[in-house]
Amino acid sequence: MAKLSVIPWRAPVAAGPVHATVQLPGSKSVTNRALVLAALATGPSTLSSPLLARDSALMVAGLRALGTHVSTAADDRWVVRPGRLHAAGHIDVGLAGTVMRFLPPVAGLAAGRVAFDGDALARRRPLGPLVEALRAIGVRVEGGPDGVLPLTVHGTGEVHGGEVVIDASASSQLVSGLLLAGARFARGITVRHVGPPVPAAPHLRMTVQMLRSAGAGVDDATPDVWSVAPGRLSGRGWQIEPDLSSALPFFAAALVTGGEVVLPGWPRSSMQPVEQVRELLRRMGADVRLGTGGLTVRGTGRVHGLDADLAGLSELAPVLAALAALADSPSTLHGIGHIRGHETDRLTVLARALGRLGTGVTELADGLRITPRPMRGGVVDTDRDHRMAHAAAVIGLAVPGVELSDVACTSKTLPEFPALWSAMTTGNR
Ligand SMILES: O=C(O)C1=C[C@@H](OP(=O)(O)O)[C@@H](O)[C@H](O)C1
Ligand SMILES: C=C(OP(=O)(O)O)C(=O)O
Repeated sequence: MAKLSVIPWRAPVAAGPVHATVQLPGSKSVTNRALVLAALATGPSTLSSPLLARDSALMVAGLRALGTHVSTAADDRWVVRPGRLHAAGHIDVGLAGTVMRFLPPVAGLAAGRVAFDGDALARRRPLGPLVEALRAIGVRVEGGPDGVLPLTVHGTGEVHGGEVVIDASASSQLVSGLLLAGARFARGITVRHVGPPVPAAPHLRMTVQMLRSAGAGVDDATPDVWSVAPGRLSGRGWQIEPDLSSALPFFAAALVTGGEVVLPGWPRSSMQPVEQVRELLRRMGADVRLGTGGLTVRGTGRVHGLDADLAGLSELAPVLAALAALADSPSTLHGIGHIRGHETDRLTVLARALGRLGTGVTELADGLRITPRPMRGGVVDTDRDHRMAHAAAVIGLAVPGVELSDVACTSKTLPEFPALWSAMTTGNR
């Protein structure tokens, strides 16, 4: 496992309203789905404007280990040539939920043995329902006794498939992983969820939409049941749209400072939950417009608190919590108990960090109640979580003396974060 560097960082304070156009890299979720679908297709595919970050690099390395040829020679256009799937050795999932949940089903389709492991923190992320589902459809999986990494998949080159019943309340990725590989299973796959609600519905819609774009027959008409028919997936060109979750801290900067941030290259029809994000930002006091120039967010410098169920938008919770701490009224963010199983226990780590900086915070079983109070500087322990780093940077715009224990963790999805953030705050764009 590669040793990851730690880089402490002092968050810049905004001297005035920020005015920035921010060119963001491709969506992690779209890039990693496109890579998996391309590897399982019958012909070559291209990815235009893919994400260049740790999570996508790990997905590329994992697919190569399974026999796929991926050329990343040109940063803005990757070429994927599917090969006969065969497994050899080890796949490092890092801390990437998409890699740890999307690749074990693909490994079942590869002849041979492959061991999966990742960062120490990845060993705490839920995987058990996926392991049980794979076993139920005939894949031999060793390990994962407590429902976590490490584990070994013994693929035979084919997977029987069929119907599985799982509790996917811990992560939507448990369902997405099975569906993405499902068209290649002899009987396809039907996933039936039983349990508390599955989070991140927009990510499940993205999975279904991208499978259909690759030619798969998908039935998602019944709530909590998804079926993918057995069949061939086509190679195709994937245009990767900018990452909405990486955009959020920049949009938050417009709100906090009363400035304007433009994200160019935003498609009219997006696979990410733009409408829901627009609505949340509007409730917090922003003006959000989608036009030919891109997605533009304007703020007044006043942020309003809100009561919001974030189950569908859970990866946005850290930055929204930071905004809530700077708001003019209290907030309750709920529906996000499962983010305790994200890169870190985000509810506990957020409560601890915001509390240390002076905010009134109550940790709920499924969220946070935040009562804004005057804040002071201090060190925020990011606990290796990229979105904790984003959240601390947002607070640092308004509160002098905020230091991040580590900013290198942003390389998971946005290695350019420190440079883009500094350029935004100094007006060097
Ligand atoms: O499928 C995906 O690309 C993702 C699904 C969500 O996971 P959970 O359902 O585990 O929250 C989201 O939080 C994650 O950042 C990306
Ligand atoms: C939860 C996240 O990531 P992952 O894809 O590793 O689950 C995230 O990016 O906020």
